[in-house]
Amino acid sequence: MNDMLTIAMPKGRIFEEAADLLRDAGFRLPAEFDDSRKLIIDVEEENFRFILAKPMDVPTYVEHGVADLGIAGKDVMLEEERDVYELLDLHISACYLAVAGLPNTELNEIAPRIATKYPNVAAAYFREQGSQVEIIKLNGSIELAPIIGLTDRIVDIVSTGKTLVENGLVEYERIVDITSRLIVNPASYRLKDLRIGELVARLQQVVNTKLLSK
Ligand SMILES: Nc1ncnc2c1ncn2[C@@H]1O[C@H](COP(=O)(O)OP(=O)(O)OP(=O)(O)O)[C@@H](O)[C@H]1O
Ligand SMILES: O=P(O)(O)OC[C@H]1O[C@H](OP(=O)(O)OP(=O)(O)O)[C@H](O)[C@@H]1O
Repeated sequence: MNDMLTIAMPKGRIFEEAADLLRDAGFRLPAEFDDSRKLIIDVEEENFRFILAKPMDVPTYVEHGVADLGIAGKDVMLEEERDVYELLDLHISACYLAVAGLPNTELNEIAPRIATKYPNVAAAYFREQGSQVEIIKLNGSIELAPIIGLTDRIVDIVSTGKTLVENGLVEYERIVDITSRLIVNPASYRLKDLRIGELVARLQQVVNTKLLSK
């Protein structure tokens, strides 16, 4: 029952909300957890091993089974399409993916260019729309692309909308709502079902309580 669980945690903005959720579910995480530079943190009291990974890499560790579980944004899940199961919508780090660009510009030229950190999601979206586009992959500061004339549009995360506004861009289409998910390696799910089932039940309860109090 008390098998060790290895959990891939995304460094960056999801981390804090995910750690709070685990603490709210009664798991004792040491203070060192929050500001350590260590990439692997063992929490003996809970028999957890945490791997601190780049958000986009979390499903890779879980697919390969070096992590049993992971926390990843739905954006990352859609982009990476890894062979993992999604167990729970944690309802944290809410945002959405959208098409944005300079105001009052038409997309009527042949193969307009789209900058994004999500080339697979963007390509699938425009394919479904029947539009032929050229995707240019960037790794951050995507909003720069239309301003300096690299692309006609971007596909990027919007949360408050502040980055778009401050850079003089407008949203054209909303593609999909995003929240973070608890994911599991399929073999771990079979082998460690009791322990994982208990963790999911505790997290589900915290998520439900939070949703009800909103
Ligand atoms: N502005 C935002 N507000 C809320 N959630 C966001 C926002 N931007 C991204 N997210 C969510 O948080 C996840 C992690 O975002 P974060 O910015 O920490 O990672 P990243 O951009 O991949 O990091 P890095 O800069 O290290 O490449 C995203 O995959 C998405 O689900
Ligand atoms: O709608 P907002 O609340 O302004 O948030 C959206 C911004 O947040 C993310 O960028 P991030 O801060 O991760 O920086 P990046 O450009 O390095 O991806 C995203 O790529 C947008 O640029």
